[in-house]
Amino acid sequence: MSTPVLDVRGLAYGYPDGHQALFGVDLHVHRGERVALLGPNGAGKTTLVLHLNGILTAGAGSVAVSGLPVEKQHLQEVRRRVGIVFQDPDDQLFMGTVRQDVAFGPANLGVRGADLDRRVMAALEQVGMAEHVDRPPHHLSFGQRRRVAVATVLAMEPEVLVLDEPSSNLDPASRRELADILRSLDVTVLMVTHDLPYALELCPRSVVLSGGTVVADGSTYDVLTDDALMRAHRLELPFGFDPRSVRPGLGTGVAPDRAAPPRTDAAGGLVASPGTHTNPGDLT
Ligand SMILES: Nc1ncnc2c1ncn2[C@@H]1O[C@H](COP(=O)(O)OP(=O)(O)OP(=O)(O)O)[C@@H](O)[C@H]1O
Repeated sequence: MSTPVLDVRGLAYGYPDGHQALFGVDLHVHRGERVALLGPNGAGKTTLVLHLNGILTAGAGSVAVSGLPVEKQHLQEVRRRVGIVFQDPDDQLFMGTVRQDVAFGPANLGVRGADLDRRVMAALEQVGMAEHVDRPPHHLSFGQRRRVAVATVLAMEPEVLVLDEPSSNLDPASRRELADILRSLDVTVLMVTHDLPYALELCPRSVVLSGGTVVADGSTYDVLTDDALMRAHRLELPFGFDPRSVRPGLGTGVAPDRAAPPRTDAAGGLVASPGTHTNPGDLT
């Protein structure tokens, strides 16, 4: 099998105050996958994400991006390969215009002139924000700022796009439009979310982190319909939302009635299931 874009092995991490947040996490994401990272508050999702581009460094275990170890001497290239879109777009937008914000990352990598302009406009077009290129980010709506934050990362031409709660604080139309944008991108996606319908809509595969360990890794449909798993790890679907009533096969890669039963670990959690390395969201 090809080298995973994200290859996390045995990752353990304790914060300086002694709090152990991750206990031997394994996560392998292949090119073109869209994977949701689910789990209750305090599960360790953010801690894991912060290891993917070296903001935190592994206490034990290893993290590699397309074969490149996430280590101090490789951080510039790792950060080009892994683009993180944080939950609050204002953490990523700090320049006078949208153009300057989107150009900031590639310019730091030495991209100049027409190539830089091309990257900026291509990234803004991907998120439907090209017409706002000369506006100050603080004049944009929250949903528009989130799209520009995605563009700042796309302009780096990353191999993997990591999104922290991409649907939070968006109105239903903006939420749907962002889903359409994310689905249209030709990039590997890891999405941290508490929005389980969004995970089902966008990500064929879900990994559940709980108490600093991976407790399930399988098709999103299988995860969300495993009532015992959901209860055990405080995952709740919105009132009235039934994944079984969603278009068959969406988020699974295979129609549910054709899917083999998911594999489970000793504690009964899903560990793998078929159809996890495809993007059946593209079926829509
Ligand atoms: N800077 C820190 N110092 C000490 N402990 C921390 C720090 N940041 C997070 N933690 C602890 O590490 C654990 C994992 O936190 P983390 O933020 O990774 O969880 P999460 O899954 O992202 O949660 P949420 O869904 O609430 O965002 C929690 O118990 C948290 O209290």
